[in-house]
Amino acid sequence: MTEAIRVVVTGAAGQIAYSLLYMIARGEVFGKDQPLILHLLDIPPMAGVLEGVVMELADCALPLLQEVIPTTDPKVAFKDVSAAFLVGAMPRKEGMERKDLLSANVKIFKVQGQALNEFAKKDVKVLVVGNPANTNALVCANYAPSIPKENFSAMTRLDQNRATSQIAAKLGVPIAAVSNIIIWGNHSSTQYPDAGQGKVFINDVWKSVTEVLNDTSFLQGPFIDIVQKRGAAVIASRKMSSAMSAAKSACDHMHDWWNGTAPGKFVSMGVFSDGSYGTPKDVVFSFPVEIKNKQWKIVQGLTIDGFSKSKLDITGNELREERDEALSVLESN
Ligand SMILES: NC(=O)C1=CN([C@@H]2O[C@H](COP(=O)(O)OP(=O)(O)OC[C@H]3O[C@@H](n4cnc5c(N)ncnc54)[C@H](O)[C@@H]3O)[C@@H](O)[C@H]2O)C=CC1
Ligand SMILES: O=C(O)CCC(=O)C(=O)O
Repeated sequence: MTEAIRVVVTGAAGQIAYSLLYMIARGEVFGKDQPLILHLLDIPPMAGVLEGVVMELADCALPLLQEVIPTTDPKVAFKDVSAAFLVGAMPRKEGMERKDLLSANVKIFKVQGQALNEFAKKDVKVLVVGNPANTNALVCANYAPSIPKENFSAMTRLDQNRATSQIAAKLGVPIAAVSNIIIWGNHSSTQYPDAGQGKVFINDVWKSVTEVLNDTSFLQGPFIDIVQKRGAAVIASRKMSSAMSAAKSACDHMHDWWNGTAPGKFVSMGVFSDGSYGTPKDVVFSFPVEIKNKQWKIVQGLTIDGFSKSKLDITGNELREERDEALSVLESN
């Protein structure tokens, strides 16, 4: 039988984890024949809630789940893990921007970076979900120098899924008929959702979304606006931030990282920028990537027109500012 892998979920007593743990334990990320040992990290005041989550996981009677280890100690949580879902952080409330969480949340990612560095497997794949996700991923990687920077990523897959869903609805086609919609930059209201490389499967042929839709004013206006503000719209309506859709997207992200992308298909991930497309280096920037053998590669050679360039600059500048603010918070602590 295949040996079990250890997977940690932080913020395990929270609302995203409540959906995420079930999806992971059912085999939707690492495969239906991959046994799992789940490590559940939360903070001491949530230890009681965590016990309830452990009881429910047991009551699901999931065949792949060999063991569940609830803990409030990062040393235990990160020991020998092959994959890490870093969800645990303070969520924003109505009226806040995600970067308003920076000073509270970057400190968490410093501690977790240090723990990953010391205790995790060196090929661990780390997905940061907690906001501000891009800058938290940067901080986490910086405090884990023994793990390659390529192993740290931030989640913009929820934005990609939102954008894909908007395009499918506008075209009146099923979700699976839309591919290669890109999210550039920060998981924030400056992100640039771009359908310019998008493809739609119509009458047995893949065609260009922009040609089939033929509606530049929608693609450069309401489409971008809706996706950028979708998180805030969910908060305004639910009075809590997106959880089920965030959990599904975290699974999609890690699934594709683990299993690879189909030829010609790309997905968006926040990864360390190498300066591609004129973006700032040394920030975690969302790019279109292709994945093979668990390694992502930024898709090169895409056409960036003046409109797109100005959007990339805006979100890149915000990431630079966040990085500098995060560093000053960490230096003053
Ligand atoms: N990147 C993305 O697309 C998305 C990111 N998010 C972010 O995910 C994060 C979690 O969201 P929810 O689950 O809704 O929040 P939640 O408040 O329901 O759960 C967060 C959990 O994290 C725990 N936590 C806090 N500090 C911790 C630490 N140092 N170590 C371990 N656990 C810790 C809390 O006790 C709580 O149980 C938030 O920052 C939210 O903004 C949410 C949706 C989408
Ligand atoms: O918007 C937030 O701050 C929390 C949830 C989130 O990041 C999102 O829904 O995109």
